[in-house]
Amino acid sequence: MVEFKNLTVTYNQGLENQKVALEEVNMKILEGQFITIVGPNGAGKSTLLKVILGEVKPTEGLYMIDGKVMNNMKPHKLACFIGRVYQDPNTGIFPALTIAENLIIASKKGGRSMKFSKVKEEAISLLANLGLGLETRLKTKAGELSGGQKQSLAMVMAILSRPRLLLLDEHTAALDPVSAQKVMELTQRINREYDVTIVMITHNMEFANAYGERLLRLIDGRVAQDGVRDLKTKAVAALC
Ligand SMILES: Nc1ncnc2c1ncn2[C@@H]1O[C@H](COP(=O)(O)OP(=O)(O)OP(=O)(O)O)[C@@H](O)[C@H]1O
Repeated sequence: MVEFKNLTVTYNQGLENQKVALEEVNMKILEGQFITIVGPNGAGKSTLLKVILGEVKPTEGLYMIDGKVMNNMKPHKLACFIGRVYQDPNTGIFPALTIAENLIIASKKGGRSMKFSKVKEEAISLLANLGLGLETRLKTKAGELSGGQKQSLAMVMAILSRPRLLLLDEHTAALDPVSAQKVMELTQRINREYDVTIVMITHNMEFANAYGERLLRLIDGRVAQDGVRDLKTKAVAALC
């Protein structure tokens, strides 16, 4: 689906404060994969997600989707097939609106124009199936939910528009350990049961070792490890 060929991103190119954030990254994100990205601060993890979102343009190399070059594609054109959830539980939701209103807004993303009754039906069945207990609280203001519930709602909102790709940038980092664990279980279910391809950045090595079928380690903008996981032994076998 997504492919990078010799992708290099240099911020402030030609200036004194020039910084190479990604250097000759080659990888393919396959349909349905759950990829975990790890690496120290400044390794280039968020930059990689920003390239996928079209927010940062490659300086060299290619960013492709389904074989088509996306190097200069505008973010709003890419947004229709990408969902995202970030670290702060308040950025993925509209806290002043009810859960129902949040879901309606989310369902319109990607140009979908569903009727209110249809949105409600689909969202309720999605929420009920995920077992979060939010389906009975549709009139509750999203801002009144706990951090873990807000992130869970943000994830449901992100998949309601049926994105092909879900980008998660440290989406459990602001949560307590119990909520973080629940959100990780939800993440796995979304990948497996709703067949959404997931790219997740985490600094939590426990989660990095337990979740995702592929582990990508970035160091200084380069791919230091790219391996597929044996789901039984959790061992990661090198792809490159
Ligand atoms: N807009 C920018 N302008 C200049 N340099 C930037 C910009 N954004 C990121 N950088 C630099 O690029 C490098 C990679 O940053 P990036 O945010 O991608 O790393 P990261 O792996 O996500 O780090 P962290 O784990 O701390 O979030 C860092 O050295 C950072 O300072």
